[in-house]
Amino acid sequence: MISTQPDSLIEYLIVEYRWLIAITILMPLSFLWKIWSMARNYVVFKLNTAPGNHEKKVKEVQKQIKSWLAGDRNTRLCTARPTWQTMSFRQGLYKKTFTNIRIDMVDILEVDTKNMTVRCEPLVTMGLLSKTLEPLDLSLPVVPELDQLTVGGLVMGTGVESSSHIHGLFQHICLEYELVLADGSVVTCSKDNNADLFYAVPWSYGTLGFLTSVTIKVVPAKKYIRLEYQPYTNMLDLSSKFKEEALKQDPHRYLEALLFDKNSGVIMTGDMVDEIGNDGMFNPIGRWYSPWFFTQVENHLENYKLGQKTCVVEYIPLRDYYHRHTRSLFWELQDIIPFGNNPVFRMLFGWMMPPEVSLLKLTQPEAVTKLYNKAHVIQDMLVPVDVMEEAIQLFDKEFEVYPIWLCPFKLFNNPGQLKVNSSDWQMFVDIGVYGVPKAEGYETVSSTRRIESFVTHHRGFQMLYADTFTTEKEFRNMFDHTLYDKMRSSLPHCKEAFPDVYGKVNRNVRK
Ligand SMILES: NC(=O)C1=CN([C@@H]2O[C@H](COP(=O)(O)OP(=O)(O)OC[C@H]3O[C@@H](n4cnc5c(N)ncnc54)[C@H](OP(=O)(O)O)[C@@H]3O)[C@@H](O)[C@H]2O)C=CC1
Ligand SMILES: CC(C)=CCC[C@@H](C)[C@H]1CC[C@H]2C3=C(CC[C@]12C)[C@@]1(C)CC[C@H](O)C[C@@H]1CC3
Repeated sequence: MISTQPDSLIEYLIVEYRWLIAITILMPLSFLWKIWSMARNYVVFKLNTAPGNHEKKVKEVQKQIKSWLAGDRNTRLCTARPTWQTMSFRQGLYKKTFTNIRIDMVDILEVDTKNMTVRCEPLVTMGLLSKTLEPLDLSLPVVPELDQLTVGGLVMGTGVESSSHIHGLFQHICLEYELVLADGSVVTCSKDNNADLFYAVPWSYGTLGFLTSVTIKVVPAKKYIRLEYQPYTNMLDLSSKFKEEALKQDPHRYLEALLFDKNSGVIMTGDMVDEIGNDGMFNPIGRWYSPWFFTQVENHLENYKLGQKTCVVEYIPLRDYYHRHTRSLFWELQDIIPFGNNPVFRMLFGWMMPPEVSLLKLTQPEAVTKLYNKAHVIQDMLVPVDVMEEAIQLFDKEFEVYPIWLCPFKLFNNPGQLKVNSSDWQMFVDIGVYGVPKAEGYETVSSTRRIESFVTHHRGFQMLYADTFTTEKEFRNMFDHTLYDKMRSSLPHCKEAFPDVYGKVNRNVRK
């Protein structure tokens, strides 16, 4: 096993007692931040000033770009959102040297119940959207779980969730983008208008232009999710059931699995319902006193191992389900606040949980960064579902981190950076690994590089909010750059204004 021991007593204290800062400072601050943003949104909402202000805000973005155009242009451009505020794991060093373009656009502009769309500015979060759409009995078809994820980040990066085996990635539910390009012009694009740009924007990480609004599909929603937990203690059975559920003609609306070791895990299938049936219990998993979701899932597995019921049904309020991994940041919070799931702690302080990711990033001590570099994995690898078992075995050998998140998704054969082996769509699975590796011989760079090479070999992809250790050549091999390069060459001033994606996501430009 690798050594996770800090190098000095000070480092040891900083790492071991990070929870002290987290509960005395970060949690109260996070709570105040939530209150402030709720109040701010409420006022904007009641005054309904947002749609009227949008054009003014777009003009403000254009003005900043035009002033860069008029200058000596010896710096490139990126958004001014401070890196500590983002959900991307690392801090982008380029923010310090590039010209920062302020895009203070946090509003939902329009909910169009006739055309079933919502138009949003890029800083609208998943938490705000699910909350705004709920009273209208609407929802996004794909709601990436962490409620601080933004529309802009999910479009320019990517988003995946347990309904993605039906609807695809976040980009697949987007109908139109409005962008300000490097020449200061405003364009809109959709599959029928500026289609090349429309398909090149996802995964472009802000290197084609600045996003100022997005029109997204909405679907009817019901009050609860009826969730079935099906535990397995044999990987072959689990993976064949998982594939069967993902690929069947009329699948459950939600599907994900958590693995707790290389042989066992729980498959969860869900559907929307309006009423609580009598085949299961009501479980409001989002309440402050409720145990962390992944621990509840693990309990179902433990009970199964003890010979209890094979399949358990629960009824979960819609938003509690959507944001089920938020309160524990998947399972990352257990490393920061080890007693965070203790019933007494939950009862007394659970309402302040979780501390904001942004504040955790802002206050992350150097000793913690060192430890994360040496002995922590945060990776999502997207591979065709047929190689899922093989991938899990390799992840176990290289990382041995559990739980593992399995989330299937349909990858449509659209133009762009992601290519599939089929004329229509191909089923993929996101294998999410977050935690401390226990594998013999783990070494961050070489172990991750072996996984990256497996992923590329099987024509899969790596999510880029985390670390990539690929070389530029390997990166260009993983992602098809044909359309993207064509767009960068044809859009005026684009290459001058923005680096290419690799220039923004490689390890050397991120700390
Ligand atoms: N379930 C899921 O799918 C999850 C997804 N994620 C990942 O987290 C990231 C999203 O985090 P979030 O904090 O929302 O986004 P970030 O602020 O991290 O932005 C991600 C990228 O998008 C670019 N970007 C964001 N807004 C704009 C805009 N208006 N115009 C141009 N470029 C823009 C940023 O450019 P710049 O560098 O110039 O600021 C950056 O390169 C994504 O990469 C996503 O894949 C993370 C957890 C879960
Ligand atoms: C479901 C998908 C596709 C991804 C989930 C990713 C999350 C587990 C990570 C996204 C941002 C990450 C950060 C941390 C933990 C893992 C994530 C939540 C930290 C809180 C870990 C502790 C550090 O000090 C700060 C990190 C900020 C980002």
